[in-house]
Amino acid sequence: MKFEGGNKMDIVKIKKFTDRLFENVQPIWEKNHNHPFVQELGKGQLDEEKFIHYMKQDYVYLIDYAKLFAVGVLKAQDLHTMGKFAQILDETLNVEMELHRQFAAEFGISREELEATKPTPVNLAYTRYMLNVAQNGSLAEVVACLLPCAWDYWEIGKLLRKQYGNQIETNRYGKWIETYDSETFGEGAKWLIRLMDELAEGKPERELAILEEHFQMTSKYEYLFWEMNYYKQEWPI
Ligand SMILES: Cc1ncc(C[n+]2csc(CCO)c2C)c(N)n1
Repeated sequence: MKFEGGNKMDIVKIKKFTDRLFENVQPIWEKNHNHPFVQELGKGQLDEEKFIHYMKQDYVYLIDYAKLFAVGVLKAQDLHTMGKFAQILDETLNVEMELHRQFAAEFGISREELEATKPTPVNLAYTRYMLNVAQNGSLAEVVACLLPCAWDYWEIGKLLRKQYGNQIETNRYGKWIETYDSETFGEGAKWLIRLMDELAEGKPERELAILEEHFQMTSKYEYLFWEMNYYKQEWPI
């Protein structure tokens, strides 16, 4: 941890590692928050075909992403951390993916069709990047990879609620905002943030820089994911 502030009488403000991550990632997250996919979803104006593309791609993304929490269980050094990872794994499979199954049913897409979705190049690159770190990296590296997904979605949920909360009842994607803005997801994100700070404590700058590289990289993949769905990108061949 780094201490900031001047003389003895000042209240010492402790700068956490995640404060640094948050500050440095702003240019990328701002682009995510202003992405037409996110903004149109917030207003309920997003084209249905684009939303369906997203639901299908995100469903298979989450199958791989959930495995990272299982790797968290594997690499954790204490029972409490194991239990929290197991809880978030359960929430991903049974709360978050249930949202996708419900939306899919509304749009006439079966569970089988959702599961049979072939990941696009961006989707595959994103999940393979994280799964590679899961195989070869430390627990801190795994958390650095999966943190932007949980944290930025929570930021997006809060932002859309603030921007468009007054029209949530009539927004056909309102349930999406409610899910990511919910206590459940907020608590999960906050726990991962605290864990990241604990794991980063006492690490040399050389290792912190690697963690930040993963954090920035998966934040960029988040951007590519919005872009891929907005333009309904598929394999060109
Ligand atoms: C591309 C993509 N990135 C992030 C999320 C959001 N998300 C994934 S797991 C998790 C935490 C617990 O389930 C959250 C919030 C998503 N759905 N799709």
